[in-house]
Amino acid sequence: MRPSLAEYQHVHSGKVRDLYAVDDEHLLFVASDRISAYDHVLATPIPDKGRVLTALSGFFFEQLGAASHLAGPPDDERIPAEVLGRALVVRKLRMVPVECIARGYLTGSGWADYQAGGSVSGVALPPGLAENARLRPPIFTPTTKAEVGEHDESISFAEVAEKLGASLAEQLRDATLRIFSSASELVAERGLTLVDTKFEFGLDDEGRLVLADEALTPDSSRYWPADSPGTSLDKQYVRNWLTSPASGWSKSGGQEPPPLPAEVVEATRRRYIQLYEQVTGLSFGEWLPSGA
Ligand SMILES: C[C@H](c1ccccc1)n1cc(-c2ncnc(N)c2C#N)cn1
Repeated sequence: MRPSLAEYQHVHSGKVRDLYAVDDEHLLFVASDRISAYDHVLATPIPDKGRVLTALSGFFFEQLGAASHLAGPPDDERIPAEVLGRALVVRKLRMVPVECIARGYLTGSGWADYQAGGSVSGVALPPGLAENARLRPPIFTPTTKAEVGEHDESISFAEVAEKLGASLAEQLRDATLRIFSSASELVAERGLTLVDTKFEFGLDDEGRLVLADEALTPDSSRYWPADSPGTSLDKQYVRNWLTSPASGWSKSGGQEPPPLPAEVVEATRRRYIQLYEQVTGLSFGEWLPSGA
């Protein structure tokens, strides 16, 4: 008999994820169907988004072979029925207070930083690079972990070393770039480009570095179709509608975005499922049913 979610102490809620205490050594990492865009959590959930992102994390935790916080199978008996398929039991770690970002292409905030100063998180880049330019080799561009409502701020490797010590900083950089490169090769074989990703790491009781949080999901990573650089795979429908006259909303208006039309919700749901099936080669229909 599975426990109910109410039996677990709620620990933390992010924009789209929730964390509960299972016992002294384990947490329940729950992915919701909430979606954020333009720094807003939208009023309309995307059915199956939480299940897709959980299935993707589980896939990469298994495929990449890196030490991870995963502490049980997707159908672990400790997972309550109402979140089965969109939750994982994970080991409780001492979380490292740095967002570990790897970039294989110059886009997003990295492009903005480069335009402003010719570097990203203290990594100097050659002049004259265009937006979406490939970065060979990929670069480590860490940020702080901002408080709720704030934005993460770029920090240099030297600042990470000053904050955490040179040894841990080097381990974070090496692990970030190694896992990013492995994942990039894996998805490239499936017609996708892994553009950038954000990893979170923790330390276990023996002081070993362990991959935590979610792994290579579209919430923590950018993916492009290999033949269409710059095309967001998951949120394009949402962003296009929100910035179209049809929504009646303005990014700069200070208003909450309006609810999404059903066709935008369904198209986005299908995009998430398509990404999962393209990355894994598996049918999403085989993934654990939601118990809700
Ligand atoms: C930021 C993130 C978060 C996740 C879900 C919802 C809100 C925030 N978070 C992860 C931990 C964490 N702490 C200890 N051990 C762990 N294995 C993890 C993980 N993952 C604490 N916060």
